[in-house]
Amino acid sequence: MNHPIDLSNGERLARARADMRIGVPVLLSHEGQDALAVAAETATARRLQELRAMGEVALAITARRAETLRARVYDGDLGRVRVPSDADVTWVHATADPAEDLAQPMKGPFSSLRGEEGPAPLLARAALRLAKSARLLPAALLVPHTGPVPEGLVRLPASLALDIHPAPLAELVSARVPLAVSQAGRVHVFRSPLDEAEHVAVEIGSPPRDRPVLARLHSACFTGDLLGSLKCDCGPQLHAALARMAEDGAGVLLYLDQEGRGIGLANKMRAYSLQDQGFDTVEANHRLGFEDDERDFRVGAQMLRALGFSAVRLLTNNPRKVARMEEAGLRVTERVPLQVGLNDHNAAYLATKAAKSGHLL
Ligand SMILES: Nc1nc2c(ncn2[C@@H]2O[C@H](COP(=O)(O)OP(=O)(O)OP(=O)(O)O)[C@@H](O)[C@H]2O)c(=O)[nH]1
Ligand SMILES: [Zn+2]
Repeated sequence: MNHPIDLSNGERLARARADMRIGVPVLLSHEGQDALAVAAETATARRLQELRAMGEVALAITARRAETLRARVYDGDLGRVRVPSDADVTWVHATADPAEDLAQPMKGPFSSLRGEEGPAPLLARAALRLAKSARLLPAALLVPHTGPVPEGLVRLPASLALDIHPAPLAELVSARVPLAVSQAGRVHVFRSPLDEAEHVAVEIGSPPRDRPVLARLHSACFTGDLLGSLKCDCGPQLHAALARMAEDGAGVLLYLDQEGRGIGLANKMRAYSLQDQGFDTVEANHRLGFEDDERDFRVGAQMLRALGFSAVRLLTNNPRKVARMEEAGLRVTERVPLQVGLNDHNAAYLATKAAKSGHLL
């Protein structure tokens, strides 16, 4: 007998994200129409050939990317260009990735798909959202699909990809870790079964759970935190926050797996390469097809609550973090400024954050 295993919506979404990441097609569906979607970045020559055998392949990109490429846009924030029959996978990668514009300037002219009736634009938009949530460039190959679900592939309603919530987190393990700033350190690791991210809470001392805790939500910055990069202020902020908690005798620092404001290290480096061409931190994110800030701070609120806290004194210059905590039901009794690490290399970056992202100076 055949006993089917029924995947939940969350499991389907997690599968789809993982498949995108490794270049396996995802079958997206909406109102009876299906399309196979493959992230442009992880597409291979063989995969492109397989898709071509099924029909006309389109490359979905953001309208902003389309504008740079001088390709017509008929679907608002979304551009869909035909993949020419003689284009190889290098064309796909170079069309998707603005960081390669200088190296490969001639890719056009482009022929865009018109804003046809029906679900095609919505399927394309869902594919871009899925690619983003897999921390890939928002660009995807799509080909219409009819008939049964190809063996081994996951079929996902497009609406699920268009409305992604942070997966529920649980504490996995904690252990004592004496730190240079305080011997009373404890590291808690959080994970979700539906996500590859691992978030960490560093607890200093024994903060009482019934009082507002001195807390910091620190988004991972490999370059700043580990390498001492001068392009941002992350490293000095990380160390100053821990020192401040040690001084106060108690606190909790959440080290969130949200590299590059949620776009991942590879995309952050793509943004840096655009910054080397003269774009600021916000413009660079936009040109890649991302919002200025792709982080979901509900992750931090979940962790604080799981640790037993309901009120915080938040170490930050970012008013959005305060607002997001309050929206998530945590009381922010005080915003504690954290201004450290200004240097010649990051002065413009910090000024842009103040001007465009509302950071307080
Ligand atoms: N995409 C992108 N991410 C960056 C850039 N520079 C730093 N980051 C990331 O930004 C995050 C840190 O966020 P910040 O905006 O510096 O500070 P904040 O956390 O919003 O606010 P504070 O609490 O005041 O520090 C980390 O994940 C860094 O990796 C950049 O130029 N582009
Ligand atoms: Zn940084």
